[in-house]
Amino acid sequence: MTDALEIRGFRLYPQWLDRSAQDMLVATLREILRQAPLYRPVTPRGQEMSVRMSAAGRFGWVTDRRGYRYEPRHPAGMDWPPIPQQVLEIWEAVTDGARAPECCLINWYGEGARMGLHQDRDEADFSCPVVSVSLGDDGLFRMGNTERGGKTESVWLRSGDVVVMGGEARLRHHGVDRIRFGSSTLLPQGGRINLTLRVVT
Ligand SMILES: O=C(O)CCC(=O)C(=O)O
Ligand SMILES: [Fe+2]
Repeated sequence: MTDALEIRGFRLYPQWLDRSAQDMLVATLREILRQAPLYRPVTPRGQEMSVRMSAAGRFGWVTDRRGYRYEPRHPAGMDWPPIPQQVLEIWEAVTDGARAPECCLINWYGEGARMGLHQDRDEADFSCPVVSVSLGDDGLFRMGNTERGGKTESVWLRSGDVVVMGGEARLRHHGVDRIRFGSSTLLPQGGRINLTLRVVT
């Protein structure tokens, strides 16, 4: 692990996970996704998202025609699997004394997938940070402002990087403009996985 970098209040820990820790986490995620498969969410306006999603924990974030919300079950009806211990340990190391996360959202970006600028604001307590873990291909992460519009800054997130969105960054807009498909050897078929840990209630 190298030193943390701070950009607009977003705290970036490059290479928090070494390759063997990344491999271990991918194996755990494969097991989770066998129990709670990736699905393609639809926005309230009826647009299919390019990212595929699943989750672990007491709640998963979902979107469909009825809106954005947290649900205790996968859209197909099963419980979300528990959040892996390895991920809880990251949370504990980078947040000080925050409540335990209740959701580990799993985003899977295939070739061409992106995520538009947005705020994470479906949680009840904004004093708790959101922690993001990147695996696989590089993703161009854009960081903006709490209000819409204005200047933004971007950084390439690489496999093993951890970002803490807390304090002044907690409600800042952010998104992923594109991934460099095939840039990492972690996932044999290519693609990027991003985990976000959230306190929901
Ligand atoms: O993929 C990322 O790095 C960010 C994901 C994100 O912002 C979200 O799931 O809300
Ligand atoms: Fe987000």
